[in-house]
Order: sequence, then structure tokens, then C-alpha cells
Amino acid sequence: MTDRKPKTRLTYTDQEALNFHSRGRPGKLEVIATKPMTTQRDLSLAYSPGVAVPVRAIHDNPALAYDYTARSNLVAVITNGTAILGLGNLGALASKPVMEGKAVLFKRFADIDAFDLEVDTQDVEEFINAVRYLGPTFGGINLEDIKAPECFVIEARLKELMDIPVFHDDQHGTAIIAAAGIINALHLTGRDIADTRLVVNGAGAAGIASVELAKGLGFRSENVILCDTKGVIYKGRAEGMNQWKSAHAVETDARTLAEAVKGADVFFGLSAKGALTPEMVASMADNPIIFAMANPDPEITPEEVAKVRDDAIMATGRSDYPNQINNVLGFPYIFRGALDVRATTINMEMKTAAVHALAQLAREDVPDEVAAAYDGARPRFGRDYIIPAPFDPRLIHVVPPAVALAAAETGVARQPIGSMAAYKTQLSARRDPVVSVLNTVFERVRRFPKRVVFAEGEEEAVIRAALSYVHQGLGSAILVGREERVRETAAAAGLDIDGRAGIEIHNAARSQHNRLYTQFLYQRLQRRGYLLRDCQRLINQDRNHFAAAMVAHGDADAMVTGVTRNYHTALEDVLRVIDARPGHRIIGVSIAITRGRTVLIADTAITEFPSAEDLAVIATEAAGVARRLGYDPRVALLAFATFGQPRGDRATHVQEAVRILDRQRARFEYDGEISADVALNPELLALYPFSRLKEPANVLVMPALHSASISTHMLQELGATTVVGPLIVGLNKPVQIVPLGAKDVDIVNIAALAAYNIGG
Ligand SMILES: NC(=O)C1=CN([C@@H]2O[C@H](COP(=O)(O)OP(=O)(O)OC[C@H]3O[C@@H](n4cnc5c(N)ncnc54)[C@H](OP(=O)(O)O)[C@@H]3O)[C@@H](O)[C@H]2O)C=CC1
Ligand SMILES: CC(=O)C(=O)O
Ligand SMILES: [Mg+2]
Repeated sequence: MTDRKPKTRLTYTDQEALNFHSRGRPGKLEVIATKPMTTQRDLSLAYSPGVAVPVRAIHDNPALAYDYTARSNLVAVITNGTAILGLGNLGALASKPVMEGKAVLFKRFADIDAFDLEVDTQDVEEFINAVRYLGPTFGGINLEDIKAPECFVIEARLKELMDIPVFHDDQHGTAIIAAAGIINALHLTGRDIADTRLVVNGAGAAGIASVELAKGLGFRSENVILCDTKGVIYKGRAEGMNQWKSAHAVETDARTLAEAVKGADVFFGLSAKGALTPEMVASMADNPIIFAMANPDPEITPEEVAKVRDDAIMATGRSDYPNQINNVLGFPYIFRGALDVRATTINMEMKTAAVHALAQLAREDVPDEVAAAYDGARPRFGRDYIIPAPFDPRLIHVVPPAVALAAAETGVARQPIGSMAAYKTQLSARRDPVVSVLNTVFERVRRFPKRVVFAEGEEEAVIRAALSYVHQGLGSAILVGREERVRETAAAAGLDIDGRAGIEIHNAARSQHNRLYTQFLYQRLQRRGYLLRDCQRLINQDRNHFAAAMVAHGDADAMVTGVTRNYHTALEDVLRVIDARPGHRIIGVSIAITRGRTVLIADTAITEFPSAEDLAVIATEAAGVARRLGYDPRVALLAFATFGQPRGDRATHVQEAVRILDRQRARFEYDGEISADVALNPELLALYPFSRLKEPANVLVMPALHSASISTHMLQELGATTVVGPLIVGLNKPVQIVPLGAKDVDIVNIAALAAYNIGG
């Protein structure tokens, strides 16, 4: 009956789920030391006797625990296993996979360390006592999967007893995400919240909290019906009641869920699998909003809904359907914001701030990285995208700042955020170490904004990158392309570029500068076999030549290209227009970034078999890049051998390169020939006390292009390493080339590096 079919679900077998949990180290968590623990000295500092120093300091001033221990970033995920997802009361032990899962999500999405604690008691007092004394260990307490009504008592008492945030995720996390989703769904269906009829099935932890927050948003009490296993919670009902249910009892004739949902606008399922039938869905109002949030199986599936009507906005709690209304979008970021201001609690204002931040984010354009999380189908605000996806990289710098600000404004922040801009950068860097490495670059470009020409202005990723460049305050963007084509591509992607300050479109064929650029190119190429008309064609029809000519003439400050053409073709185009900087050689430098470590690798683009002289030049140019990125260069000239061992002819030109640098009195730390492991590992390096490198290298000069290329590609594919580049270094004007098919985030990073003139 409908042509709006739900997207295909991912599938897995039970055996695959078991294998996932058992393979390798069983479970999903391990503990990793954050300090070196290799030498006797490390042991003395970390343990006895050194550890006594912070012990005394904390005793004298308890606030110092945030500085000397992991407490400030540590959350407990605590349960008694009485309401494991929608599986019911299966006990503390069986809940462990879910709690480990929550801990992993804390880490993955918000860089919060979390321990799962499964407390084997169903007695409220015993449970409270098991938790209340854990305050010194943690910065926050995330209560999970504890059934109602005990969860209400437990949370309220622990909040009174503890001076750190205590947050029952199933109550508030769920309510916050459902509230964000409903704000957007009401907007899309043109409803007024004050007249909207809501039915909530499930009057437990999640149901009660969601009703309370929904009413806080503007749903009127008389328009909200709550149901449980006994049916509608109406005024006067006696069976299966408690004070939390009674607070939401209404005057109604409806007694069953089927009667309650008849004509209702919105259904929230926080109950159990299959609780909502297709017949009930069919009886709802036009454009019904159905959030079937029970896990792992919803109250009704999107396929079942699609069979009976095609006008529903449908959401579930699962990752394998569109519109995932799940507290995973909340708890990592809410705790991140709360921990970062050392909040004493998570109050209503902080929760509301999270609701609005999430709702707003879903309305914004989606970057490539999120599109990738949707199997390449870029979601756009609408019926199938009312809430951000869990893998949205923007969540980390959108939700915590809103929460932190609300904490400060309501006086529960012990240490409010100083600079919000700096905090947002710090947050992004938690998820993406590239952000912290490029932070100096971005900051500097923001202070001295630049006009960057994007040669491939008709490409969607490029238009997104240009918009992002402008939005981030880095300067203005010129898109080279046919106006209509650029506009069409932008419109199809839902990007608004018309009249946007800072965005210009330049059509090479129609540019008033063509005559000038053509003459300029002809002067350069006439003795290289090019006729005037060849140069005319290159300027009129080839965007790389046109864009490079803009930069050569100062009509743009920097250029970015490469999305549609392979690296070397794009470089040849550019080199017809722009030379090397006098006294310099063009080389390629790649930046390999892992958490806590950045290494430059050169030459990753130009010289296939560098001579000793070439290697010395490459070392010098790469050291310059390291300096421009804010590092003191420590350059290792790599070979398969280290200081003469094993012997072999191929290392001799590396040794000679080191002698050339000596003769040139190079003003940076360097040594070679040295193998990559010795260059990067302090313990191996210590075996060569005569080495001029006293600490591991941060610049690696490769003996040849093949080793450079192979190693950077392996790093990119195998490890948790991001490789940026190759960046072009030594060109007379700032031009950078991105890898073929680069995504918008990568293009913006490279545009910022071009604007920063990383190539010197
Ligand atoms: N998507 C998300 O992010 C989240 C989803 N949930 C889901 O919500 C559900 C409830 O969790 P939680 O509140 O923590 O659990 P609780 O045990 O606290 O509450 C369960 C509630 O559901 C009611 N219920 C159970 N089965 C039915 C049914 N067939 N029809 C009507 N009501 C029913 C119970 O009724 P009674 O009071 O009569 O026993 C009770 O009120 C679970 O499926 C869970 O997975 C929870 C948290 C987050
Ligand atoms: C998602 C979650 O916390 C639950 O279903 O219990
Ligand atoms: Mg839960």
C-alpha cells in the first residue's frame, strides 16, 4: 500500500553476536595505562614511593583529586540488572554485556572512561549503600537498566547523598532524545504541541521520565495518556499503581492501549516488543508520529507500519533503521559537559539544553563523515531524519557545550568553561586527533582570513567544503565552475549558497581576467611547445590552470584541487602556472597523526629515487614544515639499516645526505641512517647513545618514493592513524592537492593548510 519503504536492515546471526563478544579478549573492555610503566623510575613515580606525594596533596586539598587522578574523566555505569533493555529482570550478571556496551559508548563517543559495575541486589537500600560510598572514585554515576519504581527512589536518594552527577540514563537519557525527536517531528507535521495528543506505552523508568519531559516541553496533561501492562492509567485506577503513575493519571473512558491510540497524534513505546499492533497504527490520526523505542525489539517494526500506512514518521531505538531514538545520543555528551565543568549534578536546565542542541543539529546540513555512517546516503532533515545519527562527529562539539553552559548558568558548575571556542576545539580533538594538530593552523587562519579558490567548484564535496571554510571563519571561498551547474549541484544537495557572504562563483570561460591569464601562461609555455590558442584553451576550459592563474596573480590567496583528478595530473597542471619558490625544491610531506603522536613523512610525492643531495633538501624542507606546525624538528633519515648495521649499498646515499647536512650546518636535530623502529622507539634509540637524536624523531625522511608511499598507505589502512597529505612544499604560491575523491572535511583541512601556507 505504500511506496515509502523502510530502508533495508542490517542483519547478523545470533552466533555472530556471540562471536563478536567472545573473540580475542572476551568482552568489550580493557584498562590501559596512561603513563609509561617501563623503567624503575616510572615504577617509583607511579607507585611507591612517588605516589605518596599526590596522596598527601589530595588529603590536604580534595579538589586536587581532579588533577592527580583519573576521577575527572571517570564514570560508573551501575546496574542491578532489573530492567535490561526490554528483556526484563534478568539479573546483575546477565546485564554485564549491556553495561560494558555503555562503557564502550562513553569512550567511543565522548572520550569518557567508564567502569561497569553490576551490583547483585534487588534491595533498594542495599543498592543505594553499594553506590553511595563510590563518590571518591568517580566524576559521575550513570545508573542503568534499573526497573521502576525502585529506580526513582534510588536516583533521588543518591542525588541527595552524593556531590557528583547521578543520572539514570533510562529515565533522562531516553526522555531527552525522545523530546528532541518529537520537537522535529511536530515541526515536520505542522503540529502545535499544545493540541497534540500523545500516548505513552510503558510507565516505567523511561516512560515516566519521557512523559514528564514532554509535558515540560508543552504537551498538555489532558492530552497525554500513559499505559502499562494493565492498560490505560486513568484517574481512579487501583491495580498496579504507584505514586509516579498516579501523577499522570487522566480522566478518560479509554481503558486499553487500542482505545487510547485511536485518533492519537503521537505514540511513544517504552514497553516491550510487539505492544503496538498494525490495527492500532491504522487507527491513529493523519501523519502519526510513532517512536517504538523498546530494545532490542520495538513495539512495532517500520515494515509493519509501512504495510498499513505511508504517512507515519517512524522511529525506533535500534541502529539498523532510520531515526534512532536511543539514549546513546545523550549520555556520552551530557556527562562530557557535566564532567568538564565539574558539575555537582545534572539538572533540568542541562537536560533541556541537550534537547534543543540535538533537535537543532538534525536540521543542519550533514557532513560527509555522517553520510558515511548512513552507507553513503546523505540524510537531510525530514521524515527519515529527525534526529542526528550516533556517528555524527558534530555531536561532541555541539551537545557538551550546551550542557556545560546551562550548568554554569544555573550555578552547579564548580569550574565553568573559560573560552567556549577553545572548549569546542578541545572537544573535537577528543574524537579526532587531527583537530588538535591542525588547531594552530585553523586559529592562525581565523586571525588572518584568506581567500581560497576551490578549482573543482561543481563538485558537491567541494561546495560543502567551501561553505564549511566560510562558516568556520577561515575566510572567503571562490568556486570555479559554471554558475548554473554549481547552483544545481548545491540545490540538489540542499546547500544554500545563493547570496551567501564569502562565497563567489567564477566561471573560467567567462572571466574578465582570461586575456591576462592567457598571456601570462603563453609567456611561460611558448618555448615548451604551446601555441597561444593552447594556452587560451587551458585557461578557458581547465579549472586547475585557471585557479592557479588566479593565485599567481593574487586574485586568490591559495588554491585547492584534486577531488576529481589524480594527484600527479593536478600537480602537472599547477606546475605549468606556478614554479618552485626560488632556492627551494618541491617535495611532498605527509602528516601521520595518531592519538598523542604526530610524525611528518617526506618525500611522499615527487622524487622517485632521491640522491644524497636530494635527501638533504627533503630533510630541510620537511623540517621547515614541522616548524610551521609548531614542532621542534627531529629528523631521522631512514634506511633499512641503523648506523652501518646491517651493511648494504642502499644506505650509503643516506649516510652521505647526513654528511651534506653537516657541511650545511643544518639548524635542526637530525641523524641517519637509521631504521624506522629505532627512529620512533625511545628504548631502541637509547641503545645508540651517540645518536644526535635524543628523543624519537618527528620527521621521517624516506630513502625513496616507493618506501614513502607504501608506508604512508599502510599506516592509513592498517592502524588507527590518519594521514594528511601529501602536502606540496616548496611551491612559490600556496596550492594544495587533496587525494582523489576526498571528502569535505579533508578538503577543508587542506584548504586551511593551503591558506596557512604550510608549503612555505
Ligand atoms: N530507546 C531507548 O533509548 C530506550 C528504550 N528503553 C526501552 O523502554 C522499555 C522500558 O524500559 P524501562 O523503562 O527501563 O523499564 P521498566 O521496567 O522501568 O518499565 C517497564 C514498563 O513497561 C511496561 N510494560 C512492559 N511490557 C508492556 C506491554 N506489553 N504493554 C504495556 N506496558 C508494558 C511495564 O508495565 P507495568 O508497570 O505494568 O509492569 C512498565 O511500566 C524497554 O524496552 C527498554 O529497552 C529504555 C531506555 C532507553
Ligand atoms: C537503550 C537503553 O538504555 C535501553 O533500552 O535500556
Ligand atoms: Mg538502558
